[in-house]
Amino acid sequence: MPHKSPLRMASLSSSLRSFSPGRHLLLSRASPLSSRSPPKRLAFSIDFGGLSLIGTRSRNVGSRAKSSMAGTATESGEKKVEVFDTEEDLAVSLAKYTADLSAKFVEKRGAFSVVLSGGSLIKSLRKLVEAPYIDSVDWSKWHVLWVDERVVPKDHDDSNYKLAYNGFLSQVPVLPGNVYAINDALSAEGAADDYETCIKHLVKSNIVASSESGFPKFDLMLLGMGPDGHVASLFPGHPLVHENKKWVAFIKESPKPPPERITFTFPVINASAHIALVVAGAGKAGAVHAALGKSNSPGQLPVEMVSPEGELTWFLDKGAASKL
Ligand SMILES: O=C(O)[C@H](O)[C@@H](O)[C@H](O)[C@H](O)COP(=O)(O)O
Repeated sequence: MPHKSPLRMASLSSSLRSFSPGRHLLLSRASPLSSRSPPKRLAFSIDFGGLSLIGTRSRNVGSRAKSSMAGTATESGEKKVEVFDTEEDLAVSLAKYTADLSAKFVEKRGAFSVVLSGGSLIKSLRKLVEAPYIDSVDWSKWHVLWVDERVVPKDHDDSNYKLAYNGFLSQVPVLPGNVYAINDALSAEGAADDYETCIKHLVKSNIVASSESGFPKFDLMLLGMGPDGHVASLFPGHPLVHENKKWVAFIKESPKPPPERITFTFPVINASAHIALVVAGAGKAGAVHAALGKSNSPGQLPVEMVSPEGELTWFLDKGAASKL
């Protein structure tokens, strides 16, 4: 047992209370997904300087996005942008991407550390609970954390834990003891410190890898993005975007309700081996354009600071990519 703090036990008991092992079996039998054709993408694929764009839209759009994105490629890792005709296609591809990384890390290090966001991301993970992944993924090796969490009880409608539990975790055989929720009995400050301690235990026991910079190196971070370009609970113009020592910080005046949250900091986000930035809907096209297109004022949005040591893959639907 890597971590026996009240945090881990709280998450364990709360997960056990509502964990229903029969449910995922039912889903795996009912699913027609195994015979489904692959998502419509790869109509074109362009690589240059470590940055590639893969999409279903016209070659013109691809080329335009390609050239305007040249300035955003980082030295630190590979960056890819995938554009899907529909959010359904995006979800199919995201499931395969996640399952492939799970297999790779389980083989490589016997564990797969996955970090979730709240919001619409959870819905985009829905294909993972169906065939073939419900049976082919080694769920027992998954270790699940949150990039940010609202400081509310776990059964509150604002809880990212509750959202992920209902929409994803309750339908896959992840071990309840490998789901690391925040301690909701603490203040925002206390919960952030406690979560950081939890992660330190996971690094010490090699469940989470460590980067050369000394920050935890999660295998996969699944990030959503708000229409204002925020990621995790790192909001435009907030000083927390510059936090470079803490692993987990707290915020008490989040512009997006509820106000009290804990959040991973950018050094932790950017130490990741893989980041998927999952963005759907035309309402986010402006922020996507600011991050990937030609921006008059680059570097203003938190999402522009996502630059992992490893690979960054954008999963966009047509609406989100409409301004590229
Ligand atoms: O707790 C949160 O608020 C989320 O973790 C947050 O960071 C989310 O990922 C974005 O706000 C996007 O949310 P949507 O995808 O719902 O727009």
